[in-house]
Amino acid sequence: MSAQPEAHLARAGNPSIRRLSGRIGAEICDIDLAGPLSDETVAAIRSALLAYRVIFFRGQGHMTDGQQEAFAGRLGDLVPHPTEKVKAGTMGILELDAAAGNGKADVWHTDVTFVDAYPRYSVLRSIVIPEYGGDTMWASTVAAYEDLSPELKQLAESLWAIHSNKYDYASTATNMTAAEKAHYEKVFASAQYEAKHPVVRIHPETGEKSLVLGYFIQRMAGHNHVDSAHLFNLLQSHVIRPENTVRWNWRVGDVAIWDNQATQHYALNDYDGQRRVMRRVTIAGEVPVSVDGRRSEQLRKGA
Ligand SMILES: O=C(O)CCC(=O)C(=O)O
Ligand SMILES: [Fe+2]
Repeated sequence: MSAQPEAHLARAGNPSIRRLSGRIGAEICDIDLAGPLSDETVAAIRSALLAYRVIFFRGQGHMTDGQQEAFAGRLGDLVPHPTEKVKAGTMGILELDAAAGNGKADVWHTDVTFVDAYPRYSVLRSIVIPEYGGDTMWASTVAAYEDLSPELKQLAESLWAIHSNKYDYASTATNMTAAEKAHYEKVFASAQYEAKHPVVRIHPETGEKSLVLGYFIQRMAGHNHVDSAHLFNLLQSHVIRPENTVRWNWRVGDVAIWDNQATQHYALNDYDGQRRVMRRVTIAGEVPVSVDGRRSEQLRKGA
């Protein structure tokens, strides 16, 4: 990892940075994300994001929806979710509320990979946190690629996958309640999106290679469902190796920002139906490019 984030942070008036694990994750202290932020501070946040892939800020409980959007807007253009409703009175906040049936994300995924230019960053703020449980985990898909043997790297680089919001929830590990199924069918998958991505993409900012997998994948292009599942599990198992992950225990008012081009995440559903509410904004991304320069394609868009 480069020494750049520390240099940037020093120029930004020395907010401190605390790494959380060897391959992913850092906490940045002493920044008020709701306040006016200098260009140096924003540059420091960006370089920490590229170096550590997910960064955390405690103590931002005073932040309003508008301030969350204004802060996220410093990182790029906000992009609303293609099917979920924007929270009333906001430009692009998605409220994730387990009780409303849309808060569960207990599968490993990268956000919105069923569109070609899926988001570059996500900014997530905790509003209500259960007394216990409800942590979130992130995994580095760059470290996962780097873990592969030369033969598996070559295999991964040759594969493309079809991602869809109409995933087969009956076959995933998650158990949906009736409310969650209703929300899933009426809202989340109300219009079908399908995108074809290379399994290995080149990171547009760092040039690193990363695996593009996660639970929106329906199948590997050109392979039947059985082979697709084997290929998916083989590569996905490298993403979620414990060494490639970091786990965050939320307090109210925390903010997490992740590089959605280099990570997957998983919200643990172990809080026994207690209330848990989060608010997320996403920032527009670029169409992925494969190792041989081909771009992802949108196969289906909302019909
Ligand atoms: O609720 C969480 O911790 C994460 C939910 C999620 O997948 C997201 O915000 O993209
Ligand atoms: Fe997510």
